[in-house]
Amino acid sequence: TRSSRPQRMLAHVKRHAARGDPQSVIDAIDYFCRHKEWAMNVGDEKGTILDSVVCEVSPGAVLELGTYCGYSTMRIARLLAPGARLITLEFNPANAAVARQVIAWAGLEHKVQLVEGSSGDLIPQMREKFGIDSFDLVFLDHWKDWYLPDTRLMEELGLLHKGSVLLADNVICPGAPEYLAYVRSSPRYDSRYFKSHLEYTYVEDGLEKSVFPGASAGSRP
Ligand SMILES: O=C(NC/C=C/[C@H]1O[C@@H](n2cnc3cncnc32)[C@H](O)[C@@H]1O)c1cc([N+](=O)[O-])cc(O)c1O
Ligand SMILES: [Mg+2]
Repeated sequence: TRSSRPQRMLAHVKRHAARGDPQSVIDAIDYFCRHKEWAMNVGDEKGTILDSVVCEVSPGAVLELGTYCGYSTMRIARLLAPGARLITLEFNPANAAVARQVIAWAGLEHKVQLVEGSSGDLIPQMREKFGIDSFDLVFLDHWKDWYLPDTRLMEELGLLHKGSVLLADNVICPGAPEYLAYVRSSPRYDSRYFKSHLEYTYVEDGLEKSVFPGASAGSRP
C-alpha cells in the first residue's frame, strides 16, 4: 500500500538529517513541509515561540498532548535540563511509530516518554503509572475540541500547580474557541496570545500561553 505522509517525512529525515543532531532533524522536517508536503507540525515560526517558553519555564516535568510525528517533542526535549522529563501522548499507533523513529534519529529518546493512548484515558493515570505529581508545562496540540475538557481534567486531578504554564497551538487556525474563552475569562489563568502564522503558511495563527496562578485564585474571598 502507498506510504503515508508521516512515513514519507521520516524517510526524508533519514536521508537528510544527521543522527544524534536534533536541529538537523527539525530542519529536515521543516524543509520537507515547506518544499515537499505540508504537514501539521507546529513549524519553525511558532516553534521559536515554543522554544522561548520552554527556556523561560525551564520545566522539570512537561506533558505534550498530540505527538503526531514528534517535531514539537524534539523542540521541547532538546531544551530540557538533565533529569527533566517529557511525557507525550499519541493515540494513533502509526503516528506513534513514526514519532518514535524521528525522536530516536535525533538521539532524544532518553529524554522522552511517548505513551500510546488517548489523553482522556492517560491523564488520570499520570500519578500512579508515571509518578508525576504535577506538570510545570503542558503543550496542547491534539484535537482542538479536546483542549478544554483535558484542561479541566488536569485541574480537577491537581496536576497543575501555582505557576504551571499551558501553551496551546492553533488557537486561531483551526481554532479552539471554547478553550480560548475559558482561559481568557477564568480568574484562574493569566493568559497571553502570541501572534504568529499557521505552520509553513501566511495564514494567521498563534499560541496562547496561560499561567495557572493556583487553585486558590478565583475562589471566593
Ligand atoms: O488538527 C490538528 N491537530 C490535531 C493533532 C492530532 C494529533 O494528535 C493525536 N491526538 C489527537 N487527539 C488525541 C488525544 N490523545 C492522544 N493523541 C491525540 C492524533 O492522533 C494526531 O497525531 C492541526 C490542524 C492544523 N491545520 O492547519 O488543519 C494545524 C495544526 O497545527 C494542527 O495541530
Ligand atoms: Mg498544531
